[in-house]
Amino acid sequence: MALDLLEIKRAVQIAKEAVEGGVDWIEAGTPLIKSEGMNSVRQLKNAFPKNVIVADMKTVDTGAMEVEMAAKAGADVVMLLGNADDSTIVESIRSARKYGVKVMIDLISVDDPLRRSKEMESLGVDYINVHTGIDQQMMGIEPVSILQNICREVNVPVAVAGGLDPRSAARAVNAGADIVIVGGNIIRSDSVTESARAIRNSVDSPANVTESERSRDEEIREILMAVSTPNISDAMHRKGAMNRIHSCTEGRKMVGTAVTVRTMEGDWAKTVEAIDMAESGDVIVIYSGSIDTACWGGLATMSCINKGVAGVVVDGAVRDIDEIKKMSLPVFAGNNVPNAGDPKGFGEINSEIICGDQTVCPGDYIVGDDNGVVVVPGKRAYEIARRAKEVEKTEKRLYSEIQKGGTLSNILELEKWEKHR
Ligand SMILES: O=C([C@H](O)CO)[C@H](O)[C@H](O)COP(=O)(O)O
Repeated sequence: MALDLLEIKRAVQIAKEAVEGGVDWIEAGTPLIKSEGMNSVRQLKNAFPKNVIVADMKTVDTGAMEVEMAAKAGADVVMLLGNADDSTIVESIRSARKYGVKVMIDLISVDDPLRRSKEMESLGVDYINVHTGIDQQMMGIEPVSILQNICREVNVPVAVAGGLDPRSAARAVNAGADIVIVGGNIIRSDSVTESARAIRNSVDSPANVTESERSRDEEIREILMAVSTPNISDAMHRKGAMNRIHSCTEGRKMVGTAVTVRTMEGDWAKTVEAIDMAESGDVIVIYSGSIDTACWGGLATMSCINKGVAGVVVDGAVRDIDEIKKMSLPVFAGNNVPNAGDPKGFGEINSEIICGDQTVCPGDYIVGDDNGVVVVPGKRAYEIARRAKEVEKTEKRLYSEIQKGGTLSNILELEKWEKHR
């Protein structure tokens, strides 16, 4: 298990819970080492003398010195980058032999992982790690597809890392992995022990794990449905949230792809015509130009339900809110009023619009909940969904630590990390 955290106290606690779930190797992740230095390795070895401690140094130069540092702090395995020069690898191995530790090579961002694996084997490394980094994972890159060839062609034990969950861990074992390294899906879980156990079971009995095929769109929708709009906004570096728009149908979550409408002053022709153009799973996003005259109401809402539309967002006013609340469609708007405009036919359907001060293009993913509405650009939807999931995992873990009696600032050692002190 990889401890990609910033605080050593939390890392030790999480490692304890993970070991209870069946984890046997414990990795001081690179962020932890950068934050706490070799002290993180030292404290992990003190707390877990019988477990293998991996120091994920991601060393790229001065290998002998970094291996010595990690070994003296208590590491059993030291991770170097495969992109390091051969001279660094060779010196690291010499140092590792001297201090009685093993060298693992991380193939993250290596151009030709198979060729480099063979080169590493011939230089005498102890382990190879087929790894896609956290940022790469968010772009849909995963490590298991390149694993099989490497496992076939080299004789040193092969580890695998990169966003593994119980399903992909089983796939990795089936592809020949000897060591499975898991970070986020254990350490950011609200129940570390159970998550570790689920991975352990998959690794021990990979044949019992079933696979299900999903399209990218289905995967995006499933993730966006599971996370909150604050998670998504955090994942977008606090961007994407619509201003002024709130839920008119509290408790209803909405995820769908945008069909956009620009109309004027309560003119409801285009807004209603858009319902016929929309497909199941779309969200109709309307800029109406008036918060005093409704361009949307109960009849339009019911029509949407018949078409399988996922929701409606109106930068403007809606009416019949009492009727709408009785129906199942999530509706978000800037205002509720009794009066509607006329169907004059001004405006456009499916052009780029501004809604709640955010640019919305047809096909963008629109997510709404009781916090408000966020726009996820279609081209980055998978990446943002994956990053939002990571935000959600971190928050769940923090909730569970606060439930045990902590406070947010002491758990995060907030003062230490203030920007201006
Ligand atoms: O090595 C890692 C990453 O580069 C940050 O240091 C992770 O420990 C490794 O990827 C495992 O974590 P997950 O990908 O979250 O499973």
